[in-house]
Amino acid sequence: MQSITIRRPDDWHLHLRDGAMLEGVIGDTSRDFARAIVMPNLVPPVVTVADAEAYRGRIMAAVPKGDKFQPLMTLYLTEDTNADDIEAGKTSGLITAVKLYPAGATTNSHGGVRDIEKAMPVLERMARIGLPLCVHGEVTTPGVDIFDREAVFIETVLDPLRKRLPELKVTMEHVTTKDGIDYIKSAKGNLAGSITTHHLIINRNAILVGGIRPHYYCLPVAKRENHRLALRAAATSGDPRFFLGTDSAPHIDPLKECACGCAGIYTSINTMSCLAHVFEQENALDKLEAFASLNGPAWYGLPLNEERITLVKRDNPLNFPSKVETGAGLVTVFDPMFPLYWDIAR
Ligand SMILES: NC(=O)N[C@@H](CC(=O)O)C(=O)O
Ligand SMILES: [Zn+2]
Ligand SMILES: [Zn+2]
Repeated sequence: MQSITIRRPDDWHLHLRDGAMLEGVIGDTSRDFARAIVMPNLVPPVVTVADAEAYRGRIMAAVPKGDKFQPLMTLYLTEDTNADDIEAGKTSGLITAVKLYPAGATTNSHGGVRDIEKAMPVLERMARIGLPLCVHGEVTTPGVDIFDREAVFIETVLDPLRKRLPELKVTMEHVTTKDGIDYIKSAKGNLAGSITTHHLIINRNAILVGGIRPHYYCLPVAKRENHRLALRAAATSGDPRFFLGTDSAPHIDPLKECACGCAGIYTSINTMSCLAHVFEQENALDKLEAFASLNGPAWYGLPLNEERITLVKRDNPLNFPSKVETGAGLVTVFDPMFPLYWDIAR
């Protein structure tokens, strides 16, 4: 029987939502992950340290009894964010990162940043105090093709920003292109990237071939096959600049299966099984721990988890539910389109 024991993993990019949805999904993360960077794109967004403190309380209250889970809180950067407030959040240990959503780029991002100039004083403060900036790296310019949004963001927003503020620590979240991977590799320090489970598995055909498949639609949208291969090579390389951020983003089925469906794929429940499968396919099971459990804490300057988990390859495929029930409604689970055999021994 094949098995592998690794330090307990963390998820460096996660959407937990709020209320009944939070209560319905939190257990799928806290079962398998010790910590997660929790995205602030609620309605209304988490913009102040007080908001983050209250949200953290609601998350902790929803964690199933017996699970040990630590949410790492983020703030949603706006053009009005107060530099003293975020500094206080970092000093108290509550805030792990600040999140930049270009306005209109993704779910609940209309309150994001339109003019990066307006955010410069806060970004300068972050560079000074060593608070990382997490970015949804896509431009929203109407003339730019949606498949090119990430590459154009790197060229027109991220690279100029990093040249202006070389001390600012930036996480390029959910990297989806070879351009993103190459940019991170070529950068001299202060830049790392998270990679999702689903972008290692699907290319854009999953969304469009044989009919339109809303449960494979997320942002940044999956790209061509050569990009998926670049992501797989980076994730399985052991390079410390790449780590797991599932971007598990639950939306109830009626909001996915409609004329204008929401972006987001729900992977919390089967991520570790999917990843073990991918890493085995790439002959890189020995690099899974680096990707899921070592590189992220090293980048964020946090201790490694001491607990271990063991993944076991079963003889028969696992039975993950195709949907999870939440008090908010049904949420479809990511279907990797291959059977999953790797199971977390409990
Ligand atoms: N990834 C997604 O497709 N959706 C995320 C937002 C995001 O991470 O961009 C969501 O909040 O639903
Ligand atoms: Zn995003
Ligand atoms: Zn996200």
